Amino acid sequence: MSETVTGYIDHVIFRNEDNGYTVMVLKGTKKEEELTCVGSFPAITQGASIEATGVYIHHPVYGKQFQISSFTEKMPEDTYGIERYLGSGAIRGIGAALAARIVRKFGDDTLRIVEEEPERLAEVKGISEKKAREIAAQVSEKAEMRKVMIFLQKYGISLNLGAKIYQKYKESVYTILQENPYRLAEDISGVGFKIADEIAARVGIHADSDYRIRSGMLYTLLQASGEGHTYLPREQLFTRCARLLGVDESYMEKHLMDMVIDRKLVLKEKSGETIVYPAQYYYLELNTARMLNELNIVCPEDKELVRHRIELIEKETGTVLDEMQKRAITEAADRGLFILTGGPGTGKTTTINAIIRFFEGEGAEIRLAAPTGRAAKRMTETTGYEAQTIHRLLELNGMPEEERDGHSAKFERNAQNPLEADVIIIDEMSMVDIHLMHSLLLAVVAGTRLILVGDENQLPSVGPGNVLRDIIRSRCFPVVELTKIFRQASESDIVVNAHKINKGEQVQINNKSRDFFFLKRYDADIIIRVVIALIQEKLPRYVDAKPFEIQVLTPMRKGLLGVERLNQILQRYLNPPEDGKSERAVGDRLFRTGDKVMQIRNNYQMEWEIRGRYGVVIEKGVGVFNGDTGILREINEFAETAEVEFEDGRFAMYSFKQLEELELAYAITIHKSQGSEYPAVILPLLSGPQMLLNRNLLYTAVTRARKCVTVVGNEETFAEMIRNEKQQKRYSALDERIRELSETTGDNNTDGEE
Ligand SMILES: Nc1ncnc2c1ncn2[C@@H]1O[C@H](COP(=O)(O)OP(=O)(O)OP(=O)(O)O)[C@@H](O)[C@H]1O
Repeated sequence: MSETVTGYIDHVIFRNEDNGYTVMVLKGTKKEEELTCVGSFPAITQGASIEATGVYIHHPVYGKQFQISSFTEKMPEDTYGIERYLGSGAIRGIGAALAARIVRKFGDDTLRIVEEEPERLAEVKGISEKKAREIAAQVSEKAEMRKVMIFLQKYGISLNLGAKIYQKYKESVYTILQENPYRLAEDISGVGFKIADEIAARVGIHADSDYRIRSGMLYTLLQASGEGHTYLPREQLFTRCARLLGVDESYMEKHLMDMVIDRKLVLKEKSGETIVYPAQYYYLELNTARMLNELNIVCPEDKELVRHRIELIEKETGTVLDEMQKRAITEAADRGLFILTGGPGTGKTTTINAIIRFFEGEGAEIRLAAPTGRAAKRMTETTGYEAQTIHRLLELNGMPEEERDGHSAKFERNAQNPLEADVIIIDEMSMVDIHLMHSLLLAVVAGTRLILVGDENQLPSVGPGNVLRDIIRSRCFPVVELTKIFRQASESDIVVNAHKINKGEQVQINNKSRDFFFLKRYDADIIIRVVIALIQEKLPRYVDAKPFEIQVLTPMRKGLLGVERLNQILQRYLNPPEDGKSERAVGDRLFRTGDKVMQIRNNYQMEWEIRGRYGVVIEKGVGVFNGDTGILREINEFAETAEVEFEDGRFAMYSFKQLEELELAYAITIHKSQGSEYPAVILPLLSGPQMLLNRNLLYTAVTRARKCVTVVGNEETFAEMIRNEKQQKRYSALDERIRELSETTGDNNTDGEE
């Protein structure tokens, strides 16, 4: 049963600044001398009087405690309270002694004096007039803030958010909330259209108000960017926005033009239809196009010399390079910007290695990078050359979100401080979204060669844009596409079948293969049983890997064979409860020590460290990214933290609140598997929404496996996926922006077809 207690905060025993989790001692409550309280609070002031609601709980070690669910701060009512409040350290320049002197002088009248006649504080010894004014200003700001918070609480705004809102607007918060609460959605991270709209409804703003429609349009576009689009066709924007707001589409047109004039939106034509960009994405695409154009210079090398050097490389490596591979090296040598593409087993890695050798021979400084930790690790292994994530290449700093403009992370490497390298090679380009591409290009100056490598048939990036495909489709830059499957690769059914799938050809299922198996099963629970047996018994031996290295991939999140259910069941079998393993529930998920987990959003501030022997920290940094996987090593109930060791050896500490950013990873969606490779992949396939059972997804899933693919399920579903060419349309127009610019600059670089 929930109870209310009042008292003042005597002292804080423990506080985690990340999540606000606090253990503190409350005094002056009616029933108790001292009451230990726990809970998560955005801000607390030692000495403050509070009225708290919560429940009494019994902690096995610490005994009786009061678990606070909410509290309000109250102005102190008696002289003790006032003295404690002033002397708590909450007001700069006043310590306990000075507080006592003030209260001795003014008694019960102290707070009134501070508020109404602050100059009189100077009557107290040790307070100058200036200091008196400062004290008054601080006290009144705190009182004002309290008033605002109480006001905001009426609209269901949490203390945490309330504090942010107050910091931003101060007293003008009342006017803003009453006139245009949608400003909050633009100005304050953590407030989205939905919250603003709720406030607006409570304040009584009309459904067809100008602000609401404009904010709704921006929100619709923002949501679209969450789905990967950089723009929406006008009609679609109107339909979606009308649905969101519950108003007629006819309201939109006028606002559209106003917002174009206000530079919030940009209109362009594409294939005869009007498309609408949020301004930010238009400029991201435009600037990306411009910077790509700037890099696209010709720096011809002596043809004979290049030919000679390629021969040398062939001799040294004992490989006879194919014509297209040689052409790739020549183009890479001759051009400031070069793109290499091709499916699995077509010799991309072999070509990258030859390109590296070529430039090494010139004494060039070469940097390699890929969009994810896993991809970078693989690049390091296949090239024997240190590769890093693009984020690390660009030297990500941990600047908090609020201080960053838009979505892009802040990097130490940028236009003012570009990368000092002669050649930069980026692998797995299909995963690079428009934000990251833009940041990368900012840090590359003309004269540095940029080589982009990837398979355009992979799923596009999780983030907005379709960068690699658009760059290739613009036909403005030199591209070499490798299509031949080499002998060794052609012995692998994974490679051969992947190419078949990509072309829409059916794959023979006869289990004569050594690396591509199909187990026909037609019941979800039987399929799961087979999957578990494969992970626990068969596959680890077959591919020489640990059970955790074997990855289950599925197209969907929901359903009998969706990620969520699979994870619950796989966790039970692969990491069952045991003495000594702690657990923590987060929403409807349960984490247990030893679980395989994955980070599901980019967190640019999350700190990590790499430890050497005896746990000595040898490297520190920030940033944990969508798709990073690891093992949950420890759950600390008292500190409310959980430690994860990522695959590349980084350790990161999550507060319990941040556990929302983690998911179990025994099974993951195919989308999340992009750019990763696993020794063995298991694909349970039974049925699901058409949209998710398509060729593109199957292709990505199959190409994730290094040694073995096992499909468990219905062969008809598998065949249907190969037939289903319909993939979700992605609205991006970087190709148009590139073409537009190269036309205006009269740059007639073609796509390398000489
Ligand atoms: N010119 C060549 N002559 C003979 N074999 C080659 C040649 N180029 C590549 N190969 C072989 O073909 C196989 C696939 O090549 P590579 O690993 O470079 O392709 P890839 O496109 O990077 O493949 P994936 O994307 O699957 O990693 C390798 O076994 C490689 O040794």
